[in-house]
Amino acid sequence: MSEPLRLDGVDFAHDGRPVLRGLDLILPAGTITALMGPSGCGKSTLIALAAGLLTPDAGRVARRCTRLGIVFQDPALLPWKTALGNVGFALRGLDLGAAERRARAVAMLDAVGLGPGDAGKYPRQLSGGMRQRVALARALAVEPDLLLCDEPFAALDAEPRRALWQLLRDIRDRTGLTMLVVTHDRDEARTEADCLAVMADGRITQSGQPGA
Ligand SMILES: Nc1ncnc2c1ncn2[C@@H]1O[C@H](COP(=O)(O)OP(=O)(O)OP(=O)(O)O)[C@@H](O)[C@H]1O
Repeated sequence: MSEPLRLDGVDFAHDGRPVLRGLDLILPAGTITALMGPSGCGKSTLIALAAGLLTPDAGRVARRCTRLGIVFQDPALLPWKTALGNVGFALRGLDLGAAERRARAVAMLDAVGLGPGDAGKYPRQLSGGMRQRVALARALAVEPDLLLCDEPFAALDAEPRRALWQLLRDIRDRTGLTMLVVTHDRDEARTEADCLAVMADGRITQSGQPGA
């Protein structure tokens, strides 16, 4: 089975300071991998390399996907657009009519727990957790086959986090979506993900089933 994402021997330095050193990672198709590691170890850097936003100094990043979804640590919403407008904007690259774009955006916002009352609000009118939900809806709306999430639920309480993990797993079951999700919560990684990858010293030091 092909791997939607594979990093082989990746080195990367920020301003001459090595962050990743010979990092290897494989995401098997249709699996959810939780990525853990101490603050500053390079998880966001890995996500940026995996997304093609940074280029490795050495080694290789191979992506085999048709549509890539990314949820950044900061939701990075367009402040002049409503929640609905933000999700709809991400759909403009797809071959969809305006009505279909709108319907898909409404449905995705509803799936992440934002109803009609919230869909019309601007980012400044939403809580941090609601903004993260919009960012997730925006990434999912394009129906990605590879989804990279950098602490997507950091601003949410335990119960909504569980509900959103359930949503991700349902989508994975339905579509075969492959995911890499950065989390600081070991229990969450154990219970929600299929695989766990732990980073330290610029590489993946442990990977496998979370319970193993
Ligand atoms: N744009 C940048 N320019 C210079 N250094 C950077 C840049 N981005 C990150 N770094 C540095 O690279 C290292 C890894 O940062 P990164 O954000 O990838 O870590 P992280 O594991 O995601 O951290 P956290 O869990 O706190 O989000 C840190 O020392 C950070 O200061």
